[in-house]
Amino acid sequence: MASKICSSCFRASRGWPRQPQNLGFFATQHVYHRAPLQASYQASFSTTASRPTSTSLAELPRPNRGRGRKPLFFSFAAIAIGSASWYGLSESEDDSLNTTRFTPFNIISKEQVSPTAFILTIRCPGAVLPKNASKFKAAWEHGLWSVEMKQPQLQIARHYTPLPPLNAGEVDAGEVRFLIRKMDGGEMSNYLSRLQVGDQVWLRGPHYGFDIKKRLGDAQDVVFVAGGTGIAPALQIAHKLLDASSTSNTLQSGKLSVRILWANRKNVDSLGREQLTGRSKEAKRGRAMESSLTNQVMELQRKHGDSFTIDYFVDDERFIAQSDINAALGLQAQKQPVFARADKSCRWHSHERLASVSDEEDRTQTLASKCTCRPHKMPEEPIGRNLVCVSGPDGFIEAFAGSKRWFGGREIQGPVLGLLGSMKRIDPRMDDWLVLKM
Ligand SMILES: Cc1cc2nc3c(=O)[nH]c(=O)nc-3n(C[C@H](O)[C@H](O)[C@H](O)COP(=O)(O)OP(=O)(O)OC[C@H]3O[C@@H](n4cnc5c(N)ncnc54)[C@H](O)[C@@H]3O)c2cc1C
Repeated sequence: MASKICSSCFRASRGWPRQPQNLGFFATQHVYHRAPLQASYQASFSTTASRPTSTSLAELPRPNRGRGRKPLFFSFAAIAIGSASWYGLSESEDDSLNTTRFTPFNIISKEQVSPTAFILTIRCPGAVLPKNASKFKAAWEHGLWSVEMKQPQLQIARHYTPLPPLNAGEVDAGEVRFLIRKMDGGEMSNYLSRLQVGDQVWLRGPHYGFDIKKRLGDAQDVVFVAGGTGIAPALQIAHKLLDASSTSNTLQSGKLSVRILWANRKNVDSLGREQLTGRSKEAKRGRAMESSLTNQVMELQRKHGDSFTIDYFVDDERFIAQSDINAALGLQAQKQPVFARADKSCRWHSHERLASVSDEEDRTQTLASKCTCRPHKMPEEPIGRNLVCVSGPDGFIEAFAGSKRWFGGREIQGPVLGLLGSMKRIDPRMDDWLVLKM
């Protein structure tokens, strides 16, 4: 197993069996291809079958028009209403952000942060502001979340991950920011890149990700291995654990820490690098612009000091190596596993159970399922797991943690393979770390 993997890690991974039609392209580009996990429009895929590269609106459930004979008027009405909601264009009862239909938001700012990446800030129309603001608050309270955006002409949709708010006022104003990379030939990202301030985007969601606090339990450390725009979920977690923990009680008695290893193909995409680490000789070759994301990263570090760190990696200089991950996990220093052995059936802390869950399930299971790691007579050992999260394009995730799988119509985590998998096989201290693929 190669111990170094670049952010274009497809070169180091074992190819793209799930996307055979894209093989040539994927040798050089990053792209995520995770379809959302909504049973209503999900086909059933085996673990080896290729999966859809996008959410096609054509796959969405059609209104049931019935099979019996109906008066002409009702048929027309049904078709009109059905078509309108099909395209997500109808005046719905609830026009705020929701998981079943797309609702319009206005673009209020567009910030180009590198030659290929930009930050879109969108705001909901005034009439539905209070409802949207409360939905955004709930999503930020959960921590990890994304929304789908649609391309109305092609009727396709893709997931995008909101960047944490810069201040509380942003959430109250119904605003959300997204870091988006324009992919060569990418349908959705090119469409978004052409939109301007004043245009509308159509959103559906929120789609919740893992419940990070539940999975941490008594543990305190989160390490993110992030590729490209995979920085967004890493910042969401930093926001949830560090910003929120200063205002509310946390499960953790000690100090929470979020450490990010951020890989980019080019230095111009390494936002905040120069400001945080000083200008390196290499960095002079393509300096990243100052941006709201740069300021956000600097602010996190200013506020949280050692609890928040980012290490930058640029393909031209060097790739993330096993030694970098060892250092981030503190494996050199730590002698023994510190956490109680997880009960194999515990849905929050068992490595075995994690392989078969989807990230969206955590939301529905939060109340239903309790941690089962502590048998009655066990001494008071800490219970939980530190987290290694791998976020970014499919090939990036595959190289570090193995690919996700499709099973029974759901995208599940699948076994931990890749670089982290090989580390797990040889080092028992890795038992303290749950690997989450995002
Ligand atoms: C949970 C989640 C969160 C995400 N968050 C973000 C985010 O915050 N920011 C962000 O930028 N992205 C994010 N993504 C990725 C995003 O959803 C899209 O995958 C990405 O924007 C590319 O979509 P696209 O429609 O532009 O590209 P696509 O049209 O899907 O194409 C992708 C690439 O593949 C190439 N391609 C397509 N078909 C073929 C073919 N047949 N042969 C060869 N090449 C082909 C295209 O040229 C293109 O470059 C996220 C993904 C997920 C799953």
